[in-house]
Amino acid sequence: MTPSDAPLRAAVFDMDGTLVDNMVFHNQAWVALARKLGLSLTAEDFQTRFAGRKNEEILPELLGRALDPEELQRLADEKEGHYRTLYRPHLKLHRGAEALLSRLRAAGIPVAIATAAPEGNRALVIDGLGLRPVFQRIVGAEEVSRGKPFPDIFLAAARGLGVDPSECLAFEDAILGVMSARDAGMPVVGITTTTTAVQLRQAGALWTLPDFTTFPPELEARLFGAGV
Ligand SMILES: O=P(O)(O)OC[C@H]1O[C@@H](O)[C@H](O)[C@@H](O)[C@@H]1O
Repeated sequence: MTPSDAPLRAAVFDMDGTLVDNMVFHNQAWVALARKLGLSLTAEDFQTRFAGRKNEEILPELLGRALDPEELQRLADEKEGHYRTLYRPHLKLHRGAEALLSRLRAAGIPVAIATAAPEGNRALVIDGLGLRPVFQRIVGAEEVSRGKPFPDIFLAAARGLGVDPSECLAFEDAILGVMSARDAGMPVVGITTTTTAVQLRQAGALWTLPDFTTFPPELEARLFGAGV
């Protein structure tokens, strides 16, 4: 069996922009914070430079200087509070995600989340959608010292599931997130909610899909076996 048709035994999902199509609200909150601080940040700039990274890494780069922990927490809380207010009325799983999660569960395939989101944001999405029991492992920003694009968070998710990373299928929407999963050794599906298929493939995605409603036959076979 060649690596490209080897079975996949687990799935690791990014949260924001992948399980939920919410990056436009993160984007708006970051652009608003930057404006308030007298800095310029375009939505596109945010998407390529910052999306998927930890706030502890985004803020010093945005401000161009080191921040003490108190200032960092205050600015992160301000941005996240604004984001949650913007996104809360729109909370819902991305197209096809509910059916895919059910299929994975029925097939006995363990699933994890690897997200840069702090706990308040995870609670909004994961508890708000009743998903906490669905995932065997949820890895958040605070569990790794190096955020995406480093592979640490996807490696932690694979470890938590007890599955070799090469046997975990990763789903990601952000360029830096795709790089993180790829460098963890996972085959990656790029979800094109926020970034083009071309950019996600350049970052290392093997497949790109707009949502979870359809799968390439190769992925069907590797995840669910022939004839499923
Ligand atoms: O895409 P992920 O890893 O779920 O994380 C998205 C995160 O991206 C960051 O850029 C935001 O500041 C966080 O607030 C957000 O949660």
